[in-house]
Amino acid sequence: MAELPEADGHELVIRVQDLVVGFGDRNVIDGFDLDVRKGEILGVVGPSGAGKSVTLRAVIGLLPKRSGRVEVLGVDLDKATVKERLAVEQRWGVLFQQGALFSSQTVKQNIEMPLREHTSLGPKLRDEIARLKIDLVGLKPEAADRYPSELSGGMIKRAALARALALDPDIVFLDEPTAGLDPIGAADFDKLIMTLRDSLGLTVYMVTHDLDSLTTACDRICALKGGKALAVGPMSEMVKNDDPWMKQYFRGERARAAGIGATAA
Ligand SMILES: Nc1ncnc2c1ncn2[C@@H]1O[C@H](COP(=O)(O)OP(=O)(O)OP(=O)(O)O)[C@@H](O)[C@H]1O
Repeated sequence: MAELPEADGHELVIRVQDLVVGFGDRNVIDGFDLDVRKGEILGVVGPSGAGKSVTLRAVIGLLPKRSGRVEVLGVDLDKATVKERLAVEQRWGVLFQQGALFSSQTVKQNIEMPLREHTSLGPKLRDEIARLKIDLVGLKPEAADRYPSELSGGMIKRAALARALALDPDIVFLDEPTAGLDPIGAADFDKLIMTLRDSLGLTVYMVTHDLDSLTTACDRICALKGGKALAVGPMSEMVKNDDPWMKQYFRGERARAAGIGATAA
């Protein structure tokens, strides 16, 4: 695999430069730059409709970009051959909003799907790997044979995470993983993400609105506004930013309730 680029003494697993993504006559993302460091949990935050999901989708190639450069694991995705691109795609896992499990398949079948698609593993090994992933994300063994409709919201997120981890990825992309979970479920999910990062050495790119996740789980935060990365850094820098949205978000009532505003002084 390609050598990782470096910046500020950190290896970079994702490098986005001057990204432009639009629909019709409007560019939603316009000149977005972001470096994601190996092994970090990076939270992407911003006003509703700012383009957080659009950016995530453009980075993983589900949405076409109008211009710019996206490099993942040292590979420029525009210049890569089909084979190189496939190899990189197999090294990331994605958890979409709502989990996006196939409703007609059990949890185990959902987790086995990427293994069926991308490997030549036989049924016995696929079964073993799926059960390992179920355990890894903290689901009980019985969950394997349940259908998504039989799971709670928190279990769906965990099952979807297990599927995202099926191919032992280096990077996971999470789109609002704690949305719809109660605060305890959300805190448990954050802990799970941190544990997985620590034990598996994952790099995590997480779109979130959740101030608790940003505080407890994220090493750095990227605030996306006006189609650009307005600020990228740790929470201690976010709370000092004087952009009106940043002030309201990081120093407002909800931030104070989450114990964040106190660090702004
Ligand atoms: N396929 C599409 N066609 C046209 N417009 C789109 C499409 N997908 C997204 N958009 C528009 O792009 C903008 C950004 O959407 P996006 O879902 O990325 O926002 P977001 O920052 O993730 O918002 P939220 O926090 O509310 O989830 C929105 O105005 C949305 O309507």
